[in-house]
Amino acid sequence: MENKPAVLVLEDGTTCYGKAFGAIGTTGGEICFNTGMTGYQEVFTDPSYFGQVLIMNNVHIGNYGISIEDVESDGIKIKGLIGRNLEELYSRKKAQGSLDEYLKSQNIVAIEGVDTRALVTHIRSKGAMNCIISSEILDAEVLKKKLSEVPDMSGLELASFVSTNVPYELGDPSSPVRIAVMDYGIKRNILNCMVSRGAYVKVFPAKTCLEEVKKFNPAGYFISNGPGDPASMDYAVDTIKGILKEEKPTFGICLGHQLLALANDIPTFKMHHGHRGVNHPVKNLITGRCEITTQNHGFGVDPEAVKKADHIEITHVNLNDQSIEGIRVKGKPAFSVQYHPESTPGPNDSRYLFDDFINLVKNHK
Ligand SMILES: NC(=O)CC[C@H](N)C(=O)O
Repeated sequence: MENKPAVLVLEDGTTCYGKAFGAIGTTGGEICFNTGMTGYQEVFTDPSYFGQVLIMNNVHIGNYGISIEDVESDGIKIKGLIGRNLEELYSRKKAQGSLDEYLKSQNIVAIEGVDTRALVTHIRSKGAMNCIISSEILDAEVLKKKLSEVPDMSGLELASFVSTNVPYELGDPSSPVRIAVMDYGIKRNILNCMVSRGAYVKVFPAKTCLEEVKKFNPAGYFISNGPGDPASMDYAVDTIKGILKEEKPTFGICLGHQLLALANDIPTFKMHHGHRGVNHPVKNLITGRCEITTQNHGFGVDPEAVKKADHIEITHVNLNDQSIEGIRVKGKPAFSVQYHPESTPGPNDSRYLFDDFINLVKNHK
């Protein structure tokens, strides 16, 4: 069956024509790209991508189908998908369906047959911008008008849209390693990484007040990853300032890292085009070892402000661009990383951070 035509229009007017894939419709968001060769389902269901239209750099996407085990949340979180060859045919024993059916069932619009190498090169030189995809409106001029209604990622609060509505608990209730998780869009494997190390976790909606969280009697706090601009999340920064006063082990990942920085008066900034992939080299400055990491972020922690801050120690740096990848708050048991040690998808080099966190909670007096 020949797919219907589809159009992609970027904020700077760049227009690409391709074929419709997934749901028929129109969708817009910030365009970004992921360089990972595998793990597309984990990426599509990562709540940190909420509000973004994703280009998968790898040419073949969909070729191993979809499995219910490979999700990082309750469904697809990307706003739209752009690919070179999005495959309807798949082969993998445990697959339950095709990428096309999966996107259709969740009403996600995609376009394929696009020259993704040219598009990624364009974004790498021009920087992050919004885009719109449509398989129902093929007039680029009409789409340009609709594109102006897509909100700018800078200043956008999105975490409360993907956070849990009700608290829930996981793990063994008799465990003394009680972790309160602030859910700003958490990936499931982060929770698995804590529970499989013996933690009992309680996951709280993003806007839960600290007094409520403290009723759980946590031995440690976790600040999750999530979508949007961290600088728009005053409510979370206030909560984290309160958490830091508790002097209990605290660990933040990605958005959680940015929020920990903000709670320590270190500003964040919008990056030129972000880091998204599974092969970013990071140096651990404490051990001197290099880790190959999974990344997904479009904002970062201001390197100059961190370097000047007497109360913050830099623990990890990115070996590609020297950006700040990890910090520790001096005199407090609080640390965070910009990358994703739960690594779904990705290499497992950084899982030791969960061991460090759980040990910190166990040994904290
Ligand atoms: N993975 C994340 O937590 C992303 C954090 C933030 N939304 C960013 O894009 O930088």
